[in-house]
Amino acid sequence: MALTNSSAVDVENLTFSYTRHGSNLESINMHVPRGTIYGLLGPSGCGKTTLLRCIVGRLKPRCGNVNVFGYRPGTKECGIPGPNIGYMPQELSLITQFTVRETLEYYAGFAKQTSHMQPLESRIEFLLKLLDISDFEHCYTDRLSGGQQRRVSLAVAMINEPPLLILDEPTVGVDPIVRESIWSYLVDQSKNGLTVIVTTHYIEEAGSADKVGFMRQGRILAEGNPNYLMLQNNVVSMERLFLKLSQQDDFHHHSNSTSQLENGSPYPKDILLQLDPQKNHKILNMNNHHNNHLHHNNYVTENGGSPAVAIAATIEPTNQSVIFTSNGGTMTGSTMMAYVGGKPKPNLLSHLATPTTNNTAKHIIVHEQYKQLDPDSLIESNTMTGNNCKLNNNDYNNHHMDASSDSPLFNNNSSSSSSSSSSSSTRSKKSAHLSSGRNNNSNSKVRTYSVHGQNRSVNSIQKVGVLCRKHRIRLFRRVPELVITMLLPALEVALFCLCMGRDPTSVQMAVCNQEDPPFLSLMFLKSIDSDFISLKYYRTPEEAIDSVRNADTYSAIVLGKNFSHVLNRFGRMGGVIPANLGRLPLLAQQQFSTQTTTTTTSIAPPILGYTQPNGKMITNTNEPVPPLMTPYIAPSQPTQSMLKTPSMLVDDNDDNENSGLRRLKRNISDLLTTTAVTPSTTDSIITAPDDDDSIIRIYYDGSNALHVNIIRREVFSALFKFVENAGKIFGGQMSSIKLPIKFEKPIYGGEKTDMVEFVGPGLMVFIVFFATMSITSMAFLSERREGTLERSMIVGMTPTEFIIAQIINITFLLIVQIILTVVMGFWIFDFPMKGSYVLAIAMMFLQGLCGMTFGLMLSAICTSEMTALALGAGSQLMFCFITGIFWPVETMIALLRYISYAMPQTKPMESFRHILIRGFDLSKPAVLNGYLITVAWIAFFLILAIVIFRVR
Ligand SMILES: Nc1ncnc2c1ncn2[C@@H]1O[C@H](COP(=O)(O)OP(=O)(O)OP(=O)(O)O)[C@@H](O)[C@H]1O
Repeated sequence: MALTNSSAVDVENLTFSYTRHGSNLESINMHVPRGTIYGLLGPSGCGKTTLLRCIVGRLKPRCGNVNVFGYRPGTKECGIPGPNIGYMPQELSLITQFTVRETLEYYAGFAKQTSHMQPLESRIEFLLKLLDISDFEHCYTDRLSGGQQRRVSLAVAMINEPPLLILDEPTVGVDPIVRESIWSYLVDQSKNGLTVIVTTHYIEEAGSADKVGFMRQGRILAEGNPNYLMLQNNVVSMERLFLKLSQQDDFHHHSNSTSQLENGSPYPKDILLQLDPQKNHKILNMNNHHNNHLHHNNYVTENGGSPAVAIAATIEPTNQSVIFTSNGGTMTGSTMMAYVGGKPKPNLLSHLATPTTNNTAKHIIVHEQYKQLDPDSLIESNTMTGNNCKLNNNDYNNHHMDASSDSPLFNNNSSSSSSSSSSSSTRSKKSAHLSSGRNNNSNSKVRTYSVHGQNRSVNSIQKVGVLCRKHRIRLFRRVPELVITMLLPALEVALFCLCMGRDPTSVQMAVCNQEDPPFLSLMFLKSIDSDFISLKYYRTPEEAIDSVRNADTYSAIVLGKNFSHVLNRFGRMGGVIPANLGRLPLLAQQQFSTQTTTTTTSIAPPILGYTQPNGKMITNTNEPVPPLMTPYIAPSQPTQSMLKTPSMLVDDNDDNENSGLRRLKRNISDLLTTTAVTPSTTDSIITAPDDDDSIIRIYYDGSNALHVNIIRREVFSALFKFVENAGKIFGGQMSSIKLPIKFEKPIYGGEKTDMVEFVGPGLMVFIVFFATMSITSMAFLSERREGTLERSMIVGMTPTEFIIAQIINITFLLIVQIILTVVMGFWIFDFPMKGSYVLAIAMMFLQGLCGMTFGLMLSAICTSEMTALALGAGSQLMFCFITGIFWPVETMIALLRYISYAMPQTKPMESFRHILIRGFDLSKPAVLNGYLITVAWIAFFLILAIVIFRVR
């Protein structure tokens, strides 16, 4: 649909603020007719970029209207964002790791190539030539100079032949020749209907615009044809105009006009800052370059409220092309006559020329550049109230240059003529090159810019395809990074298995064996698993204990003098020691053979019990077992003083008949009645011996929970083993001796489960989640930092398309990561896998997607990579604590436990452990819940990310 509205951009009363208070743009009115070049000028920070971003629909005004081609940006009819607009942001916004050509092809992918358009290939060629970047076609954009990058950025804005070009500082850092060609091209194309809004720091450059708007402090001070505004304000250069408008603005805003002249200058500070001497110098040079026979010493006066021109011109006979004759030395704007080629041209305003010998000169020079100005374009709709200057409100009609002629400033003739007078040979070469670029263009089909609404946009599938291609190219450009990214989760799992999770080995334990000669004590010591406990022998208990105090060992074990005494009683009870001697450990055999005689005496079975260090029996089984317990072996024929009545075994505070302790005692009694032992009373069986020399005492460093647990576990384990072996060795009645407790084979997991079995599976899920989270948020934020995200959105990419492309791209990475992690965990480090691999991999994949959507949401919230990194790392640590990856959730306080259950990883980790360790499938709710919770979180993060993305 071609629109008939003659306005390209209409901004009415637009007010915008980045914050709640104040405003960055204040009641802006701006009208840009189609097929014109509009120069938006103003000091740094005045709001030019902000205004442009409102026009392209990236910022939402607080109030007021913006219409582009008659429609609000963002609507389907407007075609903006979309291929109807070419936006060149102030930042370079190029895709790193892309060549210049790839960059152009990428952005071209968002628009349909219609028959009206130059074929893409020749368009790329043309733009490369126009902007003098053909030599860098295959260079990566991040390896170009700033000026070259800027030209690439400009080419990107123009690649889809949009009817509206918005260029934010396109010529900064661009050399004058290329700048000239850019302006020439824009002027040329505006004749065909292209509308351009351009901001520039080169104020005089904006003299080539059809219309300029001067901005200051978020307001537009004046808008109109630059020549007309100069005339209106009695100044002869854009710079002077700018200064004067600013000065007038200050007079308006400060009743005391001297108040703003603190710097002793007639011009406001912000304007002076803007005009640094170096820049002015360049501007003047450029003017000289363009208008090499003009000098700007002329001036304009005002006469009786209507503009009248007193012209002082220096006639330089060699350079004269047009001579105006004034009416008696004073001309008014309306009566001024110009003679071009000897014929009168009414109302033709020229650029004013250099002064002659007096202020009432009758001749002025008009440069070629201005001889074709349409006088109508000088009638401007505007009201200026400063400095007693009042002008009529006339409708602004855009001036179009004569379509049959090129812009005189840049046409080949003019170029060559000016080159002949002032340019170096380099410049001539470049001009020739550029004119050949233009010739290319003129040879191609004449482009007429019309507005087509959204129908020039490619469909979403194609856009996702374009985005995926971009991701793919970028991904494979960084092979080392890619390899590291893919390997990272697997490496982390490996590192965990190598460094953490396993039980400590070779924990140092000091031993003092007081049994003399040692016999059963040796057997007991041999029962301690040397993989976990490393024994270090000391001669006295004090030395052993001191080794703990000095942190040489983690614990000390002291075996009493009468350790074997109980064994003697075994013998008396019928055990046949010599017959089984061969089964004793070697050392024990030696000791026994030299120091022990055959004994056939029956002895009572040893009674095992546990005391606390203070000698008190463990009494209440309902209480947690204290960390420090001393196992002992007591003689089974206690003296009367050793006998304990049941009441003595009950905690004073525990009068509950059904307490676990009473049950325990009954069980023990039952057990012992089945043995060959006939104690005088069953109540006497669990006793604390008087004879301390017969027990095993353990002293330990309780500062390391893991060591304490290992010491305790290994000592008990040794005790079980010792009793069992003793029964086997001594046979007879002794073989029936059993501890009143038995750990059966575990239903799930191993007998000596270490943390790897618990943490490993959770870790796999955890790592996959956070690996994809980091990749996603970094990819997203780096695109935002580079500006390519915004740029892609302006040419028509939607947040949803971007997110879909991200998901597709990262899914590829995720699959590789999962495969490597599975190989590392299950096949190299032997994680248990009792269930289905398919279910386990599906859970990892879903958790990866969940991490990805979490990353998207984080990056939608954060404005900088640093914040996202900090949040990502912070949340990783928080998830680590709260999801029970390293420590069971049951240890948390109640409130946190419930929060933990709702987290995206707690239940899924549990579910994953169920699959791996117990072999559960989806029929178990504990497994199914993990999947449902993950899917719910994916949906939540995704929706939130899209909403934040759109709102921002
Ligand atoms: N994202 C932002 N958040 C808050 N304030 C901002 C943001 N971007 C710009 N501003 C403020 O808005 C004002 C106008 O900025 P803008 O970038 O539009 O100026 P400009 O005229 O384009 O300047 P320059 O010519 O230096 O690019 C400035 O005061 C700036 O500090």
